[in-house]
Amino acid sequence: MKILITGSEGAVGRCITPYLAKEHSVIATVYKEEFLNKYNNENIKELILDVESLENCINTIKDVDAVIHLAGIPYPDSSFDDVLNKNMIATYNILEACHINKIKRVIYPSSAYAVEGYPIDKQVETTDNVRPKNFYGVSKCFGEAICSYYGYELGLEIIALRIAAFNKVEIANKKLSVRDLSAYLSKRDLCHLIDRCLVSKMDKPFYILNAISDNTYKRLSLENTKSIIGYKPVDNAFVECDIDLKQ
Ligand SMILES: NC(=O)c1ccc[n+]([C@@H]2O[C@H](COP(=O)([O-])OP(=O)(O)OC[C@H]3O[C@@H](n4cnc5c(N)ncnc54)[C@H](O)[C@@H]3O)[C@@H](O)[C@H]2O)c1
Ligand SMILES: O=C(O)[C@H]1O[C@@H](O)[C@H](O)[C@@H](O)[C@@H]1O
Repeated sequence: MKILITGSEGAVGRCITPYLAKEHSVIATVYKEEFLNKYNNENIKELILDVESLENCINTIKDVDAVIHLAGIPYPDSSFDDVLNKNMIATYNILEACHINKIKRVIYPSSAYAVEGYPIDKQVETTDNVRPKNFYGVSKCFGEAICSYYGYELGLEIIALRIAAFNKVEIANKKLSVRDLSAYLSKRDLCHLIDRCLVSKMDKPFYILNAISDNTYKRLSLENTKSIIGYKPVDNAFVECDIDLKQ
């Protein structure tokens, strides 16, 4: 497959870009020139793409099978102004470019923050109403809604993954909060999950799926992720595990 990644220089992008390049041809787009030339890999082509420009998105996002849209702001304490351009308008730009250029599938990283307002002792299902706790979470609810629109009404195939505490390094020192332990997602579980999102046949044009490891207590239910796309997580933040946190 040919896959384009936005914000590939970020934490999630640095994990999945080299992984996907083992089997696929990857266009790793970055925000600025200083992030270019990080890979010496014939399966990875590096380009600049500012996702806040619709014109740039339309000109760059073409001739690929799938787009993984990671560019944006991942901070729960962001202001409305922060997320308006970088998360909300940028997500519109990506989906509009994908629609115009007939891209088949999009993977959108939503967040547990779309439902973080629920008490910590509730395990949240993807069928529960959204309940954001901050403007970052609001921007992810917007992202899920606009993905649903482009999926059901405009023909794209889109999976919104509610990623939570991805690869938190504090696990090594046992400093993670109960929330972060129960929402933990390891690198290898993320890579496997992205694989499943790319290859699984979709019987609806839009899914919201939870994205955590097989933690003993799960903040987010994994039933749908397992049954719909065959996700088989192997890590568990509550037990001693062999995750190499320095990678
Ligand atoms: N890391 C997590 O635990 C986590 C959890 C849930 C969801 N997510 C989501 O996954 C995505 C990636 O998260 P991350 O942790 O890799 O974040 P990150 O901040 O490490 O990476 C995001 C990248 O986007 C780039 N960027 C910012 N503005 C841009 C623009 N205008 N054009 C192009 N690129 C731009 C930044 O340079 C940055 O490297 C985000 O949407 C985040 O909300 C992450
Ligand atoms: O989007 C998210 O869920 C995550 O965003 C990251 O930036 C936070 O550090 C992490 O705690 C969140 O779980």
